[in-house]
Amino acid sequence: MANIIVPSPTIFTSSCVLRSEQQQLFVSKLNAVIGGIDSSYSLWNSCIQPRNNSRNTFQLKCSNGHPLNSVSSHDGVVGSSLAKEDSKPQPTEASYPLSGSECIGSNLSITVVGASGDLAKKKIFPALFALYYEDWLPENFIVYGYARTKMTDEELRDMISKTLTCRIDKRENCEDKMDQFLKRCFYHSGLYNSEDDFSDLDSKLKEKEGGKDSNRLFYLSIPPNIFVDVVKCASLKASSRNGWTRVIVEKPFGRDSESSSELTRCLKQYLAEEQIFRIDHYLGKELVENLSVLRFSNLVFEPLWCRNYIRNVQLIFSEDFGTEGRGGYFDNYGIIRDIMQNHLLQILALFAMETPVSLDAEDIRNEKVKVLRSMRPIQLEDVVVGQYKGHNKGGKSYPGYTDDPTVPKDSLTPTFAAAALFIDNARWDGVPFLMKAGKALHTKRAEIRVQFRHVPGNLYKRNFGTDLDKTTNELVLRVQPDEAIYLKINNKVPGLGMRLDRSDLNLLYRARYPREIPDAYERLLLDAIEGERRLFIRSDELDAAWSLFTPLLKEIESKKIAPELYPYGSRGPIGAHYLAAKHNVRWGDLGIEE
Ligand SMILES: NC(=O)C1=CN([C@@H]2O[C@H](COP(=O)(O)OP(=O)(O)OC[C@H]3O[C@@H](n4cnc5c(N)ncnc54)[C@H](OP(=O)(O)O)[C@@H]3O)[C@@H](O)[C@H]2O)C=CC1
Ligand SMILES: O=C1O[C@H](COP(=O)(O)O)[C@@H](O)[C@H](O)[C@H]1O
Repeated sequence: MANIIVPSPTIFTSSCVLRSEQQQLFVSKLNAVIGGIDSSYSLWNSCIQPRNNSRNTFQLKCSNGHPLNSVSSHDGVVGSSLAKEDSKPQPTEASYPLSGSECIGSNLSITVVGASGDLAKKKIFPALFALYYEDWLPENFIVYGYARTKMTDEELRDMISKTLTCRIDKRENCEDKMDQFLKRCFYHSGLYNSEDDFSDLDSKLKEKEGGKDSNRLFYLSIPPNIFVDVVKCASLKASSRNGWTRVIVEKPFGRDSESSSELTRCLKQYLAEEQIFRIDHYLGKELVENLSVLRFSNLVFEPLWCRNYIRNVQLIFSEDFGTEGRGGYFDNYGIIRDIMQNHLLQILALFAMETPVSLDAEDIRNEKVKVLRSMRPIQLEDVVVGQYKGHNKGGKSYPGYTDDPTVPKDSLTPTFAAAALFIDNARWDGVPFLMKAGKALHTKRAEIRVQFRHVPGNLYKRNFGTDLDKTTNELVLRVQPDEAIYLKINNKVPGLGMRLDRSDLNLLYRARYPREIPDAYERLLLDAIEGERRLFIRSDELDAAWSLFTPLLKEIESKKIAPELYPYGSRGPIGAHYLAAKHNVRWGDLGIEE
């Protein structure tokens, strides 16, 4: 690719000027009025910017880019208690030039820290390009890659260009768009704990920002042991001067309650809670986003969402590949920390929370914390752990977990787990929430399954034979692959007799919605840019999640519980079926063949 030199002033041309505070007030009020209305004009950080896109956002934004009620009482409490402890000024998200200045909302610098890594290449740069491609990014944005690896801007562009893809329906101008996007990507090599290197980054950012005030977003796509170093250097040396500075933090957020609290404590020395965007990419998946819509906007579901009608809920995650390439990381965490404590528990909290006061981030997160704190401590006897072993199938041999050279031969780390969880509140008393997560299984899929109770005194029960369990309704949200929502119902087989069968009312996304579904990272990056915190994990949510799992993890580790071995590519340990049977549950995914 040719060397592309972009003079910085052309990157940051001013797009909107706020004339007076009155005008901002008007924008703010207008925002409040139009709320979630689909409009071809999006009010973004107080600028009236024509955008090709409209986002049916739930959020009301005020004129400085904050959601109207974005700073929660929770944040306030944390901030004030810290202030007392440390008696030094606590970080806040930003101060904004509110009048007479150029609109900072149209200037954004994104720094991907760990740009040379797997996640950055696979997910973050492609998501940023997709946002650019669909006109979601502010007019004046730049992307900086930062890592230790020595690379030129051109080499970074070359590296990321390999993973960029275009939306299927608009391939025509794809090459142009890619070139334009790549022109805005730059690279700076530096150490993660060097304030000088971050100062140099700051100088380069400023140069490319063309001397204009700009908001800054840092994405920490790095191993967790260097999170704090980076946050320290970035916040001290490369924060935005007049706009906001936000940091997206990747998981894992610690490996138990103590390490997680310590991480939070360290991050909060440099950042306010409102600047920290803890990402759980499952919350950005389309079907997970839709969970609340399905429940709260459909009368056929909302009243049924409780112990009176729901017999059990199943949260299932499976991958048909092992830890190949990530064994070193994985062995220190295991499947419970990797998938259950975060992705599946987050889905559970969204599923089971009480109706939030509003769709505001803090109202939703308040309800999630409440339901997490109502959960019963997980008992070891309600958990099954497994580990995959090598297997030969169709003339091909698949390695066992401990065959990975980065994994100790005697590792007891679970690559599979199933657990029964309970919520001790009025809505869910006695309803088992079953989780199952595993690597190297027979299929790749993530699902939420809701099994309903029997119809009392069912008139047709003699038509079903003896197994009434097979006749209950089941609602399935297939998160991936091939997103779908289907409801298993009992139906009369057409004909003169009275034969019933189980059929699906099926909403297959690819049939109903021809548009490609955005990747979870696109949604979450855009939310972070827009200051929408609904899909990010607040620190008290994180504490509640760890409180639930830490005692169990400690017990498994201290008792050196041996995982049940299962062959690579199988359905996992038999123990998972005994666990389900103990709670009178049948896994809903049993019939699925791959
Ligand atoms: N990969 C994935 O699918 C997922 C990853 N994550 C999380 O995202 C983050 C990034 O993941 P991923 O990209 O896979 O990670 P990588 O292991 O690829 O690390 C990213 C970059 O960090 C630097 N790095 C790696 N190890 C060290 C080290 N020990 N000390 C200092 N720097 C190091 C390297 O850059 P350089 O040497 O150039 O400085 C590397 O390119 C992690 O927190 C991970 O847990 C979360 C979900 C999925
Ligand atoms: O967070 C993680 O998620 C991936 C699975 O993500 P998906 O979006 O591809 O389903 C998992 O492979 C990885 O182990 C885990 O850290």
